[in-house]
Amino acid sequence: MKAAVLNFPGSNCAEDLLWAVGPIAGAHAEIVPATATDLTGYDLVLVPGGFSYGDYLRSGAIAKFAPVMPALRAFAEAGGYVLGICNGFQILTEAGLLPGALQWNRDLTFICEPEPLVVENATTAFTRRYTAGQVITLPIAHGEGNYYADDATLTALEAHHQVVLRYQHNPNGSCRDIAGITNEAGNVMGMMPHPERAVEALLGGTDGLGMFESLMEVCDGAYA
Ligand SMILES: NC(=O)CC[C@H](N)C(=O)O
Repeated sequence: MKAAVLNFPGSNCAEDLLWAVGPIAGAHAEIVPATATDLTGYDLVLVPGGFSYGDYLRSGAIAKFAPVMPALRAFAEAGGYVLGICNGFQILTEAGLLPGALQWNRDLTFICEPEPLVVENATTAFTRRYTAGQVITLPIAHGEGNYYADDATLTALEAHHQVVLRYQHNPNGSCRDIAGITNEAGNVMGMMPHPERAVEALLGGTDGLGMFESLMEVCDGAYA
C-alpha cells in the first residue's frame, strides 16, 4: 500500500500519522504538502489532525481551498481510500466529501481524553480488522468535534450503514453519538478520535492499529 499523508499549514499530526501507517503498519508512506496538485499512484490519502490555517473562520473552512483539494476530490471520486482524522474530518466535511459538519463541542471546551467507542460497522475498508459491536478506546483531542447533520441526512447515514464509530459516552454533543462516518460509496471516512495515537503500547494502547491494518489488508491482500 502506498499512502500519502497530507500536510497543511497548521497540521500537527502528520508525523504521527506517517509513523503509524509507515513503520508501524508497514505501508510505503510519505508526507505530501497541501501545495501538491497530483495524487495519482497512491492507494490511500490520509488527512491529518491539527489546526489547518489556524482554524480561522471554522476548522477546515480555509483548507478546503488549498491547492491539493481538487486532486483529493478526483482521487476520492475515482474510488481511492481517504481517511480524515480530527481536523482531517473537519476538512472533508467542509469540502463536501462527507456529509454534515463539526460544530463547537457542547460545553464549548477543548476535550482531550481517551474515549471508548463502539465499532458499528466492521465491514468497511477502514474497520474490517474489528468486529461489530467491539468497544475500542482511542484518544480524542478537539474543540470542534460536535457532529451535526439534519434529520434526513442522519436517517440516510444510518440506512446505508455509514455510521462506523459511535461514542459510548457522548463527550461533545454529537448527533446520535457519531464519532466517525463514511461516504455512501464507503471509500472516504472521517473520524474525530485519533487512531494514530493508539498504535503502540508505549502510547497507552493499540486499539487504533486495526484501522491501518484494515487498509493494508484491503490494498495489499492478506495482512500477516
Ligand atoms: N487534533 C485536532 O485535529 C483537533 C483540532 C481541531 N481543529 C479542533 O477542533 O480543535
